[in-house]
Amino acid sequence: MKILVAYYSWSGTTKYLAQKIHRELPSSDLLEIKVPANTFSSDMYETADIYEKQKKTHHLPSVINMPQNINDYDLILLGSPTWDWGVASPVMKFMENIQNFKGKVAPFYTSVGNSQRFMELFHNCCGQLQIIDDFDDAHDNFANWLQKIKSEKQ
Ligand SMILES: Cc1cc2nc3c(=O)[nH]c(=O)nc-3n(C[C@H](O)[C@H](O)[C@H](O)COP(=O)(O)O)c2cc1C
Repeated sequence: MKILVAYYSWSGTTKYLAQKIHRELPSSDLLEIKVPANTFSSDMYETADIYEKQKKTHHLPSVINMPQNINDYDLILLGSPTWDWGVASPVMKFMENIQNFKGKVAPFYTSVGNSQRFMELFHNCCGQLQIIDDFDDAHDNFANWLQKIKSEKQ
């Protein structure tokens, strides 16, 4: 089973978690989802405004480093910070770009604690993707989730 750990991180927390997951699954590939420079601000409130505008106008930022052959993977562990209760727009775009993906997607997400609506909003933007066990960094047990992911591998 080939696993991709793909994540977007604005300020490093989701990146840290993604690296931790990747260390636990050493044969996985690790991909930081990137958007063009200056898409967001270094200021959190400005970034929140930009994000709201992107959603309202349906202009999600392009992902500049999409994998060539997404169907080389059987499972994608897809990481996002929680933004406005939901999914960061680079991750929304990533999902839009992989609608032909035949494998499974397990979301993981970080927050400052207000993440209870994340999966509801995730399901609103994941299209045809097949979603399995999610991991909420603020509320779930990492070892339990990892065990579930590892059992997917068999
Ligand atoms: C634009 C923006 C919106 C956010 N909205 C939420 C939110 O709705 N709920 C929450 O708990 N945290 C929210 N946060 C905090 C981040 O989810 C949290 O700090 C996350 O761990 C950051 O991950 P990162 O360092 O990988 O970007 C928001 C942060 C930003 C920048």
